[in-house]
Parts: sequence; C-alpha cells; structure tokens
Amino acid sequence: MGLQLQMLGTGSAFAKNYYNNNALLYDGTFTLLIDCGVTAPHALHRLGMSFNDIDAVLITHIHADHVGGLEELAFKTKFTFKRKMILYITEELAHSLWEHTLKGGLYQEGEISSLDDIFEVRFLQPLNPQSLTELITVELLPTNHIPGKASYSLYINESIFYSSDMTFEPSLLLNLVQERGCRTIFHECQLSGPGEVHTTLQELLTLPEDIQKITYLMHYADDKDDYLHQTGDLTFLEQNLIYEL
Ligand SMILES: O=c1ccn([C@@H]2O[C@@H]3COP(=O)(O)O[C@H]3[C@H]2O)c(=O)[nH]1
Ligand SMILES: [Zn+2]
Ligand SMILES: [Zn+2]
Repeated sequence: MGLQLQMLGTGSAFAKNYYNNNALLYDGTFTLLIDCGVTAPHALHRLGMSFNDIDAVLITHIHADHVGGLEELAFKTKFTFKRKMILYITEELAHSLWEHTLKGGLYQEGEISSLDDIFEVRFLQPLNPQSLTELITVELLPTNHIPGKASYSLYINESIFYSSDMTFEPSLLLNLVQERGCRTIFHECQLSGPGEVHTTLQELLTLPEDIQKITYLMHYADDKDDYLHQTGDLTFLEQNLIYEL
C-alpha cells in the first residue's frame, strides 16, 4: 500500500464551514498529523478518532490554525493516554512554540517545563530529507509567508509537495516538477483579494496547464463553492476524503 492523505480540514484560518487546514498522512502502520490547529480535536472526533490514534505531529509554522490544538493534544497525551507523541519540528520553531505559544497554558511546576515533558521531540533540519518511517521521507522547504516568521512547506518522498501557508513561488513549483520529479502538489489557496501572505487562485491559474493538472487547492475560505467552475485545471481538495498518493 502507498501513502494515503486525509485532510482533517481544508479551511483558511477564519473559515467556519471547513476545519483548519490540517492533514493525516497514513503509511499503513504509522499516522502523521501535519499541523494541529484549533479545530483539530473536534475534526478528529468527527472522524471517530482521538489523539491516541496518531503517532506523530509535524508543525509547519506557528499560527493558531496550525498549532492551536496542541495544548489539548499535550494534556490528553500526557494525562489521559500517558504517552509521549513524536513531535517533528525545526529547532527554531520548537523554541518559539514553547516560549510564545504553549508555555502559558502547559507550564506546571514539577510536571511540565519544556516540550520534552510532553513530546518526544525530533528535530528536522530544513533542506535535508529525513526518513520518518520506512515509507515516509520529508524534506522541509523554507517558504515565504509572514516577514520574519519561519514557515516550512513539505516535500514528501521526492514526489509530493505540500505547501505550508506561503506566498506564490512559481519558480519553486516549476523546479520541483521539472527537475525533481514532483507529481502531486497540495497548495494553499486564497480565493479572493490580494494574496499578501497567501497564494491567490489568480496566481495559481498562471501556472502551466500540466502543473495545474497535478495541483490540489486547500486552505480555502467559506465561499469555495462560488469558485467551483473558476479553477481552470486546478482541483479543490476535500476534507475527510482519503486520497491515495
Ligand atoms: O499580515 C497578515 C497577517 C495575518 N493575516 C491573517 O491572519 C491569518 C493567520 O493565519 P493564516 O496564516 O492561515 O492566515 C492569516 C491571514 O488570514 C493577514 O491577513 N495579514
Ligand atoms: Zn493557515
Ligand atoms: Zn499562517
């Protein structure tokens, strides 16, 4: 069996009809959660799952729709399931995640004073493909999102690009497809307005037809259905569906 991808949600940060853009990547025996936003606990519950069904979580960047569910994950894994989940993250993000995001809620004298008290932390180095399991290799690609804020897209198994939140970077996409064998792209997409910190649908529609045909749109707003016939050769990714990769 190859890998499978199931989105817990495909919504933008402020979408209300879709859960946060978080993903489950299955390799048959191992389940990786890619980002864990505010809505992740509820989205998992709706699928009949809990954090105990997940082996590891990987964080692309620090915004609430990508890390806001980690406090619940931490308390549930530590005190209910009495286990440590693997956390894949860069050193830089790990520092910020603890100091600026989680410490306020999780700190407990004698119990929790660092990420290591919650997680089995495994650092990922950007631009260095690392095997997470026998079947999953991930390379973190630094991509631009918010000035001064680290954000990493994923290149999975030298064939699948999964964008973090990012501004449009056509040269990266062209390079991955033409030079590195990329055959599937999962890309965040802002449907209307100027991109600023995201990639717009209009920008993605400037990609060559062959790249559009392998590109799936995610991280979209509640008015997605208004755009169903305006996406050229791009395809909307749907939350909950299982995609064979
Ligand atoms: O300069 C900024 C910074 C942020 N924002 C909004 O805040 C959201 C945070 O999560 P997100 O990264 O999924 O999406 C971001 C945008 O919707 C913005 O519009 N302009
Ligand atoms: Zn986001
Ligand atoms: Zn973001």
